[in-house]
Amino acid sequence: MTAKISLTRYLVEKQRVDNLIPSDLRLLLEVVARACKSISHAVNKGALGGVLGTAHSENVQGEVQKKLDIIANEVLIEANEWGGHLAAMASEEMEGIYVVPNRYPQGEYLLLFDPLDGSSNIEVNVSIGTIFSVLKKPEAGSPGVSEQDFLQCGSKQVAAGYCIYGAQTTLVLTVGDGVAMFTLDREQGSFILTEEDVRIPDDTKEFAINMSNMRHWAPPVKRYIDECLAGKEGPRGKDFNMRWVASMVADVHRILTRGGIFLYPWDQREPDKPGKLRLMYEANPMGWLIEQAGGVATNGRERILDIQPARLHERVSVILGSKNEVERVTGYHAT
Ligand SMILES: O=P(O)(O)OC[C@H]1O[C@](O)(COP(=O)(O)O)[C@@H](O)[C@@H]1O
Ligand SMILES: [Mg+2]
Ligand SMILES: [Mg+2]
Repeated sequence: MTAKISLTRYLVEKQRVDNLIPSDLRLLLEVVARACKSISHAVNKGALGGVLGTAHSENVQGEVQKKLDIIANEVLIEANEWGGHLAAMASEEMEGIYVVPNRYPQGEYLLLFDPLDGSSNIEVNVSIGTIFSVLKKPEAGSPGVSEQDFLQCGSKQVAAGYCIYGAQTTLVLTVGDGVAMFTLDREQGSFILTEEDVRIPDDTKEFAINMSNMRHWAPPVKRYIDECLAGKEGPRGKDFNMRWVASMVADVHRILTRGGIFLYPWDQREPDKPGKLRLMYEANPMGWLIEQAGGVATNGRERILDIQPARLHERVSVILGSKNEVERVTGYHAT
């Protein structure tokens, strides 16, 4: 039974008792959590708050923005820009980096986020979320900050997590010593630790992939899914179940809760595009959480966290979840 302690106390213990995080990282994470709480309230209001529907604009990736994409982005920026912990931020919804204005104190951290993941699920009242990743500015103490400073491998992350706005609002976090989950207690207005040392089973009978793209997949992915679909009578000798929420946060949350494998692979429709998901603010934070819970995350060829990004909005093929299944598909890519 996990002790019912608040996120604030959990982070203070990580700082003072375990000596794992410095105080400015602790404070930064508290601000991110506060912003997520505020996004959660906006999501909950739904049609009553006038937050549903399209914003009639496009982001840098040419995707139509929803009102909530923009609201969540603004909430995260406004909450974080004046705290003194950050040098700059980057977001799915902004083309370039957002440098903390010099009227505010400057910090040493870089915050990246997908402010609203699963945008296509907003109006249909299905779980959505916010994904975040924290890096350290490479040359601490040096003046200024550039986009180049953000281009670090996922293995350099100092904190990562997501907040899922579903039946419950749950914040899931790692600072490199396992994964913890905090459920928002709306009466108290605080996140309470409800799960510690989250572990993903090595084996699973549940896969998550958008099956409508099947005819476009590369042979290793097609082989893996064909074998799962063949069930008991096939080479795997067991029946598989399938889930696809179309919100990465929700699919990853299920995998952290009960195991499974998630794939958003490269496909041949746009051969030059490595995948759909974004490396720096979707795959890296989720990949680290999965690894911290005992799972594996690859792009089919290499560990996601080892990929050296060349661009802020770089895309990547993603295979993550239960160790033995991810290793199996990754192995199929090598043959
Ligand atoms: O609609 P598709 O192609 O199945 O894509 C679903 C995927 O797209 C995403 O929604 C992309 O995230 P955004 O909503 O932040 O653009 C992932 O969360 C999800 O896994
Ligand atoms: Mg997303
Ligand atoms: Mg998004």
